[in-house]
Amino acid sequence: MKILSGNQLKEVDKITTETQNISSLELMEKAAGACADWILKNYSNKQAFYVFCGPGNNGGDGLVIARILKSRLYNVTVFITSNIAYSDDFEQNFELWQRISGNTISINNEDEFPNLNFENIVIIDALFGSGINRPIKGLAADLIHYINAAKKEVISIDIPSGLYVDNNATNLHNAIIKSSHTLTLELPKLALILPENKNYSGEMHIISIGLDKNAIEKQESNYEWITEEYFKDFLKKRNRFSHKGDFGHVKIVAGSKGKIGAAILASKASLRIGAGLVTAEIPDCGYVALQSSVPEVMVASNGKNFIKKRIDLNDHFIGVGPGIGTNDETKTEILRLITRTNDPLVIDADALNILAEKKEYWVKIPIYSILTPHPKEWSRWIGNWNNDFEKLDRTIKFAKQYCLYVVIKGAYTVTVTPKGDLFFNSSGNAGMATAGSGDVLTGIIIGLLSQGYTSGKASVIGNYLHGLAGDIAKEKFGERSLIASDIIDNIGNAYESIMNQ
Ligand SMILES: NC(=O)C1=CN([C@@H]2O[C@H](COP(=O)(O)OP(=O)(O)OC[C@H]3O[C@@H](n4cnc5c(N)ncnc54)[C@H](OP(=O)(O)O)[C@@H]3O)[C@@H](O)[C@H]2O)[C@@H](O)CC1
Ligand SMILES: [K+]
Repeated sequence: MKILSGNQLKEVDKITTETQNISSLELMEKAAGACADWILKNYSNKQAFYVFCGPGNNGGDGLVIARILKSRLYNVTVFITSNIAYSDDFEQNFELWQRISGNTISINNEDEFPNLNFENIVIIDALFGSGINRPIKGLAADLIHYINAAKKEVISIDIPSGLYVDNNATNLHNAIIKSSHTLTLELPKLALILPENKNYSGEMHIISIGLDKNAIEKQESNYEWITEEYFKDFLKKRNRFSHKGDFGHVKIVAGSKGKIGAAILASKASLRIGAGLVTAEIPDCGYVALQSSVPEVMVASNGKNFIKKRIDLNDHFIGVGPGIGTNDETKTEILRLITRTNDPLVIDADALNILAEKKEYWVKIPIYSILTPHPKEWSRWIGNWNNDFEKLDRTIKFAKQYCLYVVIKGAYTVTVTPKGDLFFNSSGNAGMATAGSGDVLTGIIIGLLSQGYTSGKASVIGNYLHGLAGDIAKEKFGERSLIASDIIDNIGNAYESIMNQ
């Protein structure tokens, strides 16, 4: 699913009204109706809903929601900010709101801000949506501060008011609503999935409103939102005559004294994702632990407490880095490994830290290799960034220059390709921010490469399955108790849930 800019959304909006032969007012009714359904499902009528409406179509959405909630006997008050002009669809919905004697308070100055000190207030933020083109100032900005300061439950319609849909580098960050939930229409907005806006977005819910799919696909965008539909048809099926040799031999180069668990997690994940054979090349100190915890994995020993000998390549698909440490001898072997093969590697954790310091080796990394840093590790490669756009821009340049894939881990892990496309992963949850989760991802991605997926597909599918396995695990253990082994244990369920749909 594409991620679009504000102007592109407007265009799709227009094409949808034409192809479906409906008016923009009808489209608004549909969109806001879907938001109202979500609210009705998630909140009882014991709460008082304060709906803040701006002058454009976002405000129009707010009025439709207010009308639907009122018709279901919810307690609703609408607040309108004074403005020179209101959009046509706003005006028409305001008339409907007045016709049902909806409770309306207009706000012309700061003294008219309502008292928000009641426990049961839920705020619906329909001040501004995808139409803003400059930072919010004046009375509207004061109102946004006031709402944020009240620390109430806030449901934003489409996008937290004040946030631009994509690049917020030039925005003022003190006049943006801090939402609890954002009900975003049809497609995720880039700003909602970038970590820099985490204080505003709250939990994002994508509300389907039936926009024209062809019109969306026709828009040019190098941002893609990855859901199952994107890759379901690429998942390889196994035939009865398959042999383990058909699914490749993975080599996990991992572990050091005290961090053998990383090797265990990565190699087990490779097996669970379907690699035919897995060998863990680890220091001797982990031999017994690995053999007894995953008997299906073969062990090749390297060094006593850390990797220090020539790594055996032997046509394996190699995932390197989890728990290896940055001992000098390990460094030497990792740098040597990079120069000894032309096959794509998955490079993670300390292998990334080792390479970060050796810029002259970057050109030697086999093309189409996959780097899987978390943001801190990645900043060691491209330097600190001022905002997420700068981070993505520099990563695109890097990926193009070295012909590598970069998977930046986070709430919405993004895969940056050598062509400069960005694939944002939609699955996963906060419980996965736990020790060993990244080691599991390394094992998953290299295990997909070994089964014949390209680097791009292995990254995108791997991230999605990793997140989905985590989501299934969350149902069983809850976010707080989820551990990395639970992700591995649910890889099979993740596959099944996609195949059974
Ligand atoms: N996508 C879809 O398919 C659908 C989208 N829908 C909804 O439409 C929303 C987009 O609506 P929109 O285009 O009318 O813009 P919106 O965000 O309400 O704001 C525009 C108003 O704000 C004003 N304004 C702008 N910047 C400002 C500033 N800094 N400070 C102060 N004022 C500022 C601007 O005034 P002007 O720039 O002319 O001065 C204008 O009056 C979208 O988010 C979704 O909720 C659904 O209803 C149907 C399906
Ligand atoms: K809004």
